[in-house]
Amino acid sequence: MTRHPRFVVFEGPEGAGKTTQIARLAARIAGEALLTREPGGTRGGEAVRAALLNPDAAWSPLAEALLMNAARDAHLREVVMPALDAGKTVLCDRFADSTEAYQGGGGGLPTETVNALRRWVCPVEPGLTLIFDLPVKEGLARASARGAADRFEAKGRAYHEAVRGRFLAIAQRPARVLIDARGTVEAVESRIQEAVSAHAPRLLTPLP
Ligand SMILES: Nc1ncnc2c1ncn2[C@@H]1O[C@H](COP(=O)(O)OP(=O)(O)O)[C@@H](O)[C@H]1O
Ligand SMILES: Cc1cn([C@H]2C[C@H](O)[C@@H](COP(=O)(O)OP(=O)(O)O)O2)c(=O)[nH]c1=O
Repeated sequence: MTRHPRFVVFEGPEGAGKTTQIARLAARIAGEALLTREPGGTRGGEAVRAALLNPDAAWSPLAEALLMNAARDAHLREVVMPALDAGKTVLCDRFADSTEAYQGGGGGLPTETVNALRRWVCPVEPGLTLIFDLPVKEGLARASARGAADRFEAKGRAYHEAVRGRFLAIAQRPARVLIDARGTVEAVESRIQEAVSAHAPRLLTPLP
């Protein structure tokens, strides 16, 4: 397993502010930054994303993990690895920790299955993963203010508590930093800048 120092991932539950904050961090990155997301980031991956989020579909946790990883394989080969090879910093909204938290923690898929898929699909791992945390109720309220619930947002409170619990456990591992996602956009932004300055200072444009 190889961690790439210019591969930075934002993780955490729905409505935590990942999409808002990834754009703000991009403005502080030295050199060229590529913003991308999972599931998605390629034509095929976006088609898989639409199938996965469709509230009328009934995918099992195993089928979800297979589809997430099919999209991830395309994303890594078509987008992430070429960008890293070209010297860019890649900022990715969700990655393989989401599969462990949702399909493993929320869906009950065995950890061996989640890990085996990860090993098969990911030749590169993020150098830094920022894991956002906030109470489930707050995250779902923020997400629902955005519009109609997708298939994951519509899952029950217990599912989302299990997802949060698994993210908190993952945040203890190497190359992860837990970010308190409560408070204003500016407060969360300054926590992220602190974390990136501490763990990956070379990615940032020096302050004047
Ligand atoms: N710190 C914050 N406080 C309140 N609302 C926020 C905050 N950050 C983001 N939001 C809002 O909450 C919603 C979800 O944010 P978003 O960045 O899309 O989260 P995510 O990508 O984690 O689902 C959006 O409507 C966004 O404007
Ligand atoms: C990448 C990934 C996402 N997901 C789920 C989490 C989200 O509910 C959904 C789509 O992600 P996204 O739209 O990024 O979520 P958010 O509401 O936080 O902006 O896909 C998984 O279940 N497993 C995975 O491996």
